[in-house]
Amino acid sequence: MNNDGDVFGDGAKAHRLICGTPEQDDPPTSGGAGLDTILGGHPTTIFVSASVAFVGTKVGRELKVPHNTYIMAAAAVSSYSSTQTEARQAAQQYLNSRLTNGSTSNGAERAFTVPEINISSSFSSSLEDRKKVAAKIHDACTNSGFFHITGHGVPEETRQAILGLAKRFFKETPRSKKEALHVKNSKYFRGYEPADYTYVNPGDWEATDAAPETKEGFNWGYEAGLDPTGGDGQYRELDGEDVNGNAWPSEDDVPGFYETIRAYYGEILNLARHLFRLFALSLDLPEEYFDPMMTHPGGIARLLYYPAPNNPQPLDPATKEKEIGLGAHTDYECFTILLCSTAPGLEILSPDDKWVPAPAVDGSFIINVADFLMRWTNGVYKSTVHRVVNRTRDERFSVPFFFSINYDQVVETLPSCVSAENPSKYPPVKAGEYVLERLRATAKDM
Ligand SMILES: O=C(O)CCC(=O)C(=O)O
Ligand SMILES: [Fe+2]
Repeated sequence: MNNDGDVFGDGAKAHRLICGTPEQDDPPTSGGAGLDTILGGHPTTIFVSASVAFVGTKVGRELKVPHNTYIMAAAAVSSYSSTQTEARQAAQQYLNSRLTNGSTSNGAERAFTVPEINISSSFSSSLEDRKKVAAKIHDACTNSGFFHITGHGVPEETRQAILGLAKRFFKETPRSKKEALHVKNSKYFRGYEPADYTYVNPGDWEATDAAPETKEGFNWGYEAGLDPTGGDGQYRELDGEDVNGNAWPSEDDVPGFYETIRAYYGEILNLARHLFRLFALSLDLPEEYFDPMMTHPGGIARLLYYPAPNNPQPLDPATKEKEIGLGAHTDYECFTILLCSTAPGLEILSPDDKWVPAPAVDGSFIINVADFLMRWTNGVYKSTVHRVVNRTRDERFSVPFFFSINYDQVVETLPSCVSAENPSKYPPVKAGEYVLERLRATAKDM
C-alpha cells in the first residue's frame, strides 16, 4: 500500500472516497442494517473502510481519517446491484474474521498463503487419498482463497496452444475483424472487448480519473459442442434463454480458433468437474453432491492480453500512476481456473492491505474461490480481491475460466455450512441471474 493511503496502489482511487460518520464506535461484525451504508462503495472501499475501522492505520489521500470513521464511496448505494452489495458484505465479513479470529487453535496467526497443491493423488481410486487433497483445498479456501494446482493432468501442449492462439488473435488479427465481434453486440457479453471498454470494478465508472484498464479480451461461454460429455441438452443462458450466446471469428479470419478453444475448454471442463468433487469432499458433503448441478454448467472463459506497459512499475509502495491491467475485483462464479503466460502480474490483496504477487509455479493453474461459492458456503470459503498489474517489459497473456453450475439451478446455503450458531446469511438465488447481474455492472452500456 502507498504511504498516502492508496490501498489499490493505482494512484487514482483513494480520493474518490468520502468520510462518513459512524453510527456506532465499534465496527459491525456481520450483515445488518448498518452495513449497507458502510459498504456503499466498490471493493476498494471495503478494504479501506475495513482497515480504517478495524486497524485504524490508514489515511485517505486527502483526508486524514480518524480511527472510528468509516469511509464510503461517493457513489450512491442505489447505483449498485443487490448481488454486488451482498458480495461487499461478504468481503467485509472476511476481513472481520481475518482480523478478529484469524488465528489457529494454538493461538498462532495463520499466515496468508497461496499454497501449491499437487492434486495427482486426487485421481486415485482411494477415497482416503482424495480426501487428503480435499483437506488441503479446504485449508486454502479458508485462508487466502487462492492456491496453485499441479499434477492436474492437462497436457502442456494444450495449455501452450491456447496461449499461442491468444497471441495470434490479439496481435495478428485485423482490428476490424475483432471489432465485428464486439461484446456490445452481445447481451451475454461474448466476443471481443477492446482495451478500456470495461472496468472489472464497477465503482470505477463513477471515477473521472480511474486508471484505464489496459487488458483486451475475448469472452465465450459453455456450449454443448465444447463439452466432452456432450452435455445433457438442457443448457440455459445466464437469463434462462434456450440459446447459444457465443460469437466466434470465422475460420478464414483466425484459422484453428474454434478447434483450439474446444481442445482447451474440454480439458478445463473435465478438470473443473473433478475439482468440484474435491470441493464437495472439502465441505464434508458427499463427493457427488454437485454432479447433478454441472450437467450443463455455466463456464465463461476469456483470452486476455495485457500489453507491455509504457511505464513498467516496480513493486514500490511509493510509486504513483501505475498502469492497471485489470482493476481490483473479486470473481463472480464458483471458482476460477487461471492459466497465465510467463509474465507475472496477478496480485492478491492480503487482509493487512498488502498486494501479494501470486508466485509463479511452472505448469500450474491458479485456482481461486469466487463470490458465488463464498455465498453458497455462507462465507466459509473466501473470495479474495485481486488485480493484474504488469510490471515487466513483456506482454502478458492469460486464460481465466470462471466455473459456475447449471445457470438454471437455484441454490440455498450448503447444509454443511449452516448451524444453529451460524444460520444462513443468504436467501436462495438462481446461479445465472446472480452472474448476469454482476456482469452487467461492469460495462456502462450493457
Ligand atoms: O489475468 C489474470 O491473471 C487474472 C484475470 C482475472 O483475475 C479475471 O479475469 O478475473
Ligand atoms: Fe479475477
